[in-house]
Amino acid sequence: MTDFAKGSATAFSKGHGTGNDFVILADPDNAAPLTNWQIADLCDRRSGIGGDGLLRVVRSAKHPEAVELSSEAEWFMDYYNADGSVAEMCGNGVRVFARYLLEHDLAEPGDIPLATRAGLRTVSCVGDEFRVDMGPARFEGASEAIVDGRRYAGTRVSMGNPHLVCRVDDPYTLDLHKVPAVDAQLFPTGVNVEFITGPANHITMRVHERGVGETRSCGTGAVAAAAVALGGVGTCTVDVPGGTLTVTVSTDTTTLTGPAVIVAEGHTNLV
Ligand SMILES: N[C@@H](CCC[C@H](N)C(=O)O)C(=O)O
Repeated sequence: MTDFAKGSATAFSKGHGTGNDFVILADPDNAAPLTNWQIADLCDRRSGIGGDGLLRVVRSAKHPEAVELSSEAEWFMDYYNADGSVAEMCGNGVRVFARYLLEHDLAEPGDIPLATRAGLRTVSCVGDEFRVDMGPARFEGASEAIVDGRRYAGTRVSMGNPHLVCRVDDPYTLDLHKVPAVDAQLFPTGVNVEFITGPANHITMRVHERGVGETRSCGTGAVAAAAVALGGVGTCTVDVPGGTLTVTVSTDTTTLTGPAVIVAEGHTNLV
């Protein structure tokens, strides 16, 4: 009889924050980096586990992109989009990452400093939710997105990763199956595009994520969108298809608060 060697399979977890979902693989010593193809296979919703992105849990001291932060943060969020491309930061992912660490006894409750490609981010529990200091939202000028031949004026915002926030009458009338057309010279590595409506303190948002497609939520996108809506300091509730996030903009930083859950643990033969 064939011996289906379960012992050789790789342990994974699956988690989400407001419906933005992630495959999580722990590789503390960075012993087995993944190829783009492996990541895309794992994130495939039919033939893989399925996810908008993949979080590798790596010790900062063991990853060349994080070693500089290793005295401040034990863990590095090695984040990839569903198509296998690298991204600098993920606001929903970083909360799910903290939850994973806590559930696996890899971090203590309290402030959890984490290394990301966008720099140090600190996550803490607030009741049932997680709050993360996201750093400042940097406004980078105007641009536009074209959806179905219609032009939407937008504001470019960097949250460590690139965003274009466009105000529209009703985000739910847009067809986001296709990638919104943008100025490729301004966004040489692509962009996450947010479509928002509503007053400054309470907006509705849909998002087309770089390297993924439309997702139910985007944490960095919610902060970029709230910063545009507020136009200064304040607090903004952001309703996304997958739930609700809260963003606070202060003079020197922003915070993002929202849920983060682990929904499954298992083994995969895809790596
Ligand atoms: N879903 C994320 C953002 C993930 C990265 C993004 N697709 C990019 O390529 O920049 C979030 O919650 O922030």
